[in-house]
Amino acid sequence: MADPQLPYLLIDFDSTFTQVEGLDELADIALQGHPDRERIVGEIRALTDSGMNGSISFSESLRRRLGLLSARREHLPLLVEQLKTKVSDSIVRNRGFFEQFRGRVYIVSSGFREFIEPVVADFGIDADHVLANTFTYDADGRITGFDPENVLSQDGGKIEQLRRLDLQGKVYVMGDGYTDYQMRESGLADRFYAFTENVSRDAVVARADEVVPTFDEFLYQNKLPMTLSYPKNRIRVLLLENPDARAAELFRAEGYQVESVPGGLDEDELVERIEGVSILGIRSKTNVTPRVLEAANRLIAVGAFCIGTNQIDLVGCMQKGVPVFNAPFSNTRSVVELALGEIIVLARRIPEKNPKMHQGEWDKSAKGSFEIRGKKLGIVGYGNIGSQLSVVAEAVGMQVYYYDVAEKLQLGNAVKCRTLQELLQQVDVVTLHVDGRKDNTNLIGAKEFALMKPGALFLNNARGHVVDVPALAAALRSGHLGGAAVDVFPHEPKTNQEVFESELRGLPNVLITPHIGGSTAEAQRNIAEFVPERIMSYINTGNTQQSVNFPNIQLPQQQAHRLIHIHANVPGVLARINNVLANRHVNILGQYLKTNEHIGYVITDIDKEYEQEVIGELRKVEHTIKFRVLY
Ligand SMILES: NC(=O)C1=CN([C@@H]2O[C@H](COP(=O)(O)OP(=O)(O)OC[C@H]3O[C@@H](n4cnc5c(N)ncnc54)[C@H](O)[C@@H]3O)[C@@H](O)[C@H]2O)C=CC1
Ligand SMILES: O=C(O)CCC(=O)C(=O)O
Repeated sequence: MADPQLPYLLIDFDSTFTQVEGLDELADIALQGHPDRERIVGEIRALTDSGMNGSISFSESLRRRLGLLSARREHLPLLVEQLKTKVSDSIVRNRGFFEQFRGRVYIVSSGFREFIEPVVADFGIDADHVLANTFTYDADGRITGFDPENVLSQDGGKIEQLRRLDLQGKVYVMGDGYTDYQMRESGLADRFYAFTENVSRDAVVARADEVVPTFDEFLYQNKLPMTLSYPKNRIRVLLLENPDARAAELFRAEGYQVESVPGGLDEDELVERIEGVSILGIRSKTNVTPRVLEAANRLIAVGAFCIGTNQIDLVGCMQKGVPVFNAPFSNTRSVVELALGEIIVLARRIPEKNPKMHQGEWDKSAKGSFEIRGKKLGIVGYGNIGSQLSVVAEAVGMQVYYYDVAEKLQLGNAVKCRTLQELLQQVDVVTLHVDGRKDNTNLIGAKEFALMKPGALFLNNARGHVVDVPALAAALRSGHLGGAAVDVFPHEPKTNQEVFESELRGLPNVLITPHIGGSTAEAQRNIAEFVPERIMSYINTGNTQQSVNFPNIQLPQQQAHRLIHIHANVPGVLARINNVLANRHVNILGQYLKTNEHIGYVITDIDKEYEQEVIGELRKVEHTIKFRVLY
């Protein structure tokens, strides 16, 4: 039964119902093997476009295209098969809508009935709701043109067709072409929706009542039943600090709107930009502070396109129901390789020799240079990076010592130190691979440098605030340390245009790099795939696996409707959710709950049959932070 609330909906076929233009595709099939195929198909496409954006009359465009086509009756079944695979994604997704509202939907097209009818029949649309042209053929089955009696073959044909339909009630038109808009212009239709999923024409978009990038958006705006809980085109992604282009590509392919800012943003700038943003993507420079979170009115998830997440108020995100995802191992190897390279480079005093050579100074000497073979490497922080460096360093003959605040599996012949002091006192090279937690601020200062052996080398590829930089500069200037490599700094420029200031500039045997430990093609590509995949999986299924601040739930395939409920972790919330469901006789197919000290995350899969009121009642459950439904 048609819903009386639904206006009549007239949908264009070519480039709206399907992703492509039927006649262009037909030309492609008919001209297989023709030496001039590409040129002719190109000409046909150009004529289609001119007709669609209104720059030549529709009838002229049609006549000239058919003249170029050389198609035959037997090409049509092939065309139909092809078009069935090219129905617009959001139309396919909402097949149920067409089946439910078939009586209110008309396909009004200047294309041809011969290929439209079988394609839309799969969506429950009957032949008498298809209004389109028909071909004419010669005795050999060659397509010679179109039936000139059909109003749709004439200029203004869609308007006349709509008049003849004489529909009583509201009429909405959705299409990509000028002739679709003309039905609205004539006053016979109440609204025109420019459909831009496949093609966006400026002249058409400019005149539309609404621009809908997908059919989901049309359904959402009109409060009609839809397959997705929320149109993906409404999900706005803000990417800062230049993650690999693959990230934007993946988000766009999912249908999200993506905006990129090449550098980092400071707090004020981010507060201004965050409104309306659903997914925020950052790297190490952008701080997601309580003020930023307060301004974030639509935030669904944060992606850290890096390992460290100390720049993000993780608890604040959690309390707002926002999971944070990072890429915990995508750049691990890159940092390890950099650290190993730095140890060798410092041990050979290359930071001093290289600039001299560039100035024409030949300083051949072995003074202060040594092999790393047999030397003692002290790794502070034996996590993913530290432990992988341990393996690689042993492979080149170093003796590894490590210190970690947590109990860690000892790899190879590495020697565990019970205290930081014990490690610092005995090794030739100290390398930091701790995380950036606040407590690690100034973990290494004057006292720790003094404990290190004279001539020891020091590396910081972890976080800038972990080291007291003036104390490091003093230890280098005094000659107590033999050299240092530093990739991370307490104050880093937000963009490549800002000047880098540090006490370490100009010191001998000091290698300073602009936070590039993870900046390799491999790492950046891996990160740009890993983080969007995690975020999209969360949005599409509720899966929080590998989130750094949310209870991790890896979910089975969704069985029916899925209710996703994030609440403050206080007693009784699950019971209240289940009370609502029980009172409304909703059948639970599966339920998954995990909590941490701040929040509870409960996923409930329920039968498709339930009253809409259930959703309203669940939203009102006390202590709810966020609630959404996945269909
Ligand atoms: N320079 C760069 O471009 C990059 C820097 N990083 C930094 O490297 C850090 C480490 O990365 P992963 O190894 O993947 O992290 P991880 O979390 O696997 O390892 C960190 C280890 O440090 C230990 N730790 C923390 N505080 C400590 C302390 N005070 N003393 C001793 N051990 C301590 C932890 O228990 C943990 O085992 C990241 O958090 C990030 O800050 C990561 C990637 C690139
Ligand atoms: O590449 C970046 O911007 C940050 C790398 C980093 O420090 C990390 O992954 O934690």
